[in-house]
Amino acid sequence: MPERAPDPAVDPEIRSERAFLADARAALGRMHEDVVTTETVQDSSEDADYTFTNRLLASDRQRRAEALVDLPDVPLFFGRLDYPPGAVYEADPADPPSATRAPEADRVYIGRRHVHDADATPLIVDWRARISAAFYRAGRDDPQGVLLRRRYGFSDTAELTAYEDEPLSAPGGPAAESGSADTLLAAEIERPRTGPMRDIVATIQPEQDHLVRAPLRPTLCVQGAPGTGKTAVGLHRIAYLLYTERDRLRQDGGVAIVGPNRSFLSYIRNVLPALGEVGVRQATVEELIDRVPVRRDEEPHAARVKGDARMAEVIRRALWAQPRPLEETLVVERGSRKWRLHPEELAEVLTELRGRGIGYGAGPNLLVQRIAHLVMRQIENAGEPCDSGTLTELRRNRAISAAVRRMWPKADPVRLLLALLTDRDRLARAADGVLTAEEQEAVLLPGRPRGPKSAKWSTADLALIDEAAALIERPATMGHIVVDEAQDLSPMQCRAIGRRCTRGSLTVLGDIAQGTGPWAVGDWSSLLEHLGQPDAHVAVLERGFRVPAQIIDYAARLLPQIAPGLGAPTGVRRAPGALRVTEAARDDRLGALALACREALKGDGSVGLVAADADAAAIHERLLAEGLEAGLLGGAEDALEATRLVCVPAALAKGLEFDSVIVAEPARIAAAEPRGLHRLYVALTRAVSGLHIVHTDPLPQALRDARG
Ligand SMILES: Nc1ncnc2c1ncn2[C@@H]1O[C@H](COP(=O)(O)OP(=O)(O)OP(=O)(O)O)[C@@H](O)[C@H]1O
Repeated sequence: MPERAPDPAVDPEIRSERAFLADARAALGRMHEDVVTTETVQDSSEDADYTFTNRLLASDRQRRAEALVDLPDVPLFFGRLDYPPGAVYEADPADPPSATRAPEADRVYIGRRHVHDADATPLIVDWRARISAAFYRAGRDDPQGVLLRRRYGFSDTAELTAYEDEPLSAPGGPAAESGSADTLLAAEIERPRTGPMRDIVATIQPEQDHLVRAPLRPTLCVQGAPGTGKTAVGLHRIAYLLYTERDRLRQDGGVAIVGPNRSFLSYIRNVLPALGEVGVRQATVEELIDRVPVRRDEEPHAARVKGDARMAEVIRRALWAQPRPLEETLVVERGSRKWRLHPEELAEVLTELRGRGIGYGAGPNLLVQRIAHLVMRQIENAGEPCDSGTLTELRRNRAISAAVRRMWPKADPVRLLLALLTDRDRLARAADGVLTAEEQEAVLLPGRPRGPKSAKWSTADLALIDEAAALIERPATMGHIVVDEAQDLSPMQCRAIGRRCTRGSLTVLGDIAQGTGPWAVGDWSSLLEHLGQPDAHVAVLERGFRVPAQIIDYAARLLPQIAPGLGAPTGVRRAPGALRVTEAARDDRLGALALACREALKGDGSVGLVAADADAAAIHERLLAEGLEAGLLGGAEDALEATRLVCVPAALAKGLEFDSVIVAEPARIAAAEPRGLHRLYVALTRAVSGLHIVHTDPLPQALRDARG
């Protein structure tokens, strides 16, 4: 295979590529300088338009300047496509051959951002540009006009050290022997992990590229086995969409990625900035909809009911039970005269407004308007002069305002939920025929909170409050939201996310087999309905990049039990000795775990010890007592970076990965919750190089008699 690892100091090809890299770095430096020194529009008149324009220009300039910063440890380009001469650049006899326009081929260098020289001639093309797609998709069966694909190897300090050529078609002759991208891909995947997730821009695979570059609409849902690159696809897709649709997305409210918890968001936080995208909101679903602080874990049965979409109807009824007609006649005094509106007339207005599908919050204004009109008509019918001032005056009339306050009480979402979840009678009225008596009892708030501040709200309550808030006033929407680990969202959370995307679209990422929440589903259709995206395109990723085949095959033994409809995932690589199972003596479980950690630490990269939530803290203590430097996930935000060894409560393992993983006592993880086997499946699929299972209790049936 035409891979080369020559002595970089002497290989002329490497010397010339290094020289080109140096030129490109210098050109990027000039581009950065140009942006930084560009003046914004100046105007001394303090005209608001100018100030606004200036602010916009300044923030745009800052964003562009940030995107053009040359990060010393990030290679400027990672690949090259060679086309026949003249296929890309117009032949110009006056223009001498250059690195990009060599006599034998037009060369397109592909990198994380676009770089051009002083004449605006492109030196490096952004990986998101249309022409770059061939770098990820072209193959010998479909060369897309490409003669040769070159991939580069770099040292940790971004020094170009190697290249690998893959001839796709030979001009005028049979295709040359194909090389393979597998070596660089494997090297990239197996590079020891330290710290947060990295971008995969140099090695995006064809099936991933099709999803990254899928159009903004329709909504895309990616079902993928562990380690197939769903998170990576979602992040690169954001960068791609911002490249192709930046203005539209900005006008529509921007872009966000929603992840399952803070540890996960901390893990992925560097990927988008490394791709030059710094303005993307990264939030948990709770952060997206928080109106009150969460101070309580919900009891599982209550969480189940509160997450159910039926709660939307209960809340709708509770809110819309508030507008009531007056029982007495409304008397409006104007000068010496009195005008009367009878209860039936007022009731009619109320019914008409309720039937119009307006937001609750718009009601009072519209009601004032209607009542003022009715009174004005009476005045006109009595032959008194009226003009536009009359209507304005009536709209401010105290009697009318007081009547409207009683007919259409102001609603506050938090107070509404507090009243609904603390008052059995009120709840019974709103939930009649929707929730059983037992379910109604389950959703009541604990204690006797006196006000919204003293109530102990849970995560599940947040989605209910958000539902009420949205009935009162529609929330601000966003241009695009990427939702990761979506299989765990409750229907009520889905509704909360979906209503923030009514004009935009979503990218929904997840794995049915990793569903651990009480609402986990067997397929994506109902979840997509709750997100308001029933017509989403569902794509499947099956090739696992993270987990060696031995480990994924082992974990997949759980699939017939936990996700019978799903096909078994495949691992793209095997790693000898990747799987170990140790049965420890009952009185030495913690000692055996400490020993497993010491052994794992002899290798490179990160080590994660995943244990049942209830056991993680005690194991962490023991590791510290044994003199091991270990962090505990869930406390400090930088726990994943502070130490090589981290204890991970199983509930926080989702989406993470470590070079070596030790899973403590699988049976306890499985027994800890109703969907414990799904949780165990997550824990078993976090390893890049090695998985060591340490147990004293018998393993779950499907995992018995297995050795790596
Ligand atoms: N094309 C690729 N090139 C290099 N690395 C890749 C590629 N695709 C995925 N990876 C790596 O594989 C690992 C798993 O990717 P990722 O976390 O995106 O998978 P996932 O499908 O979201 O997994 P999970 O379901 O377990 O959360 C990451 O380290 C990622 O960088």
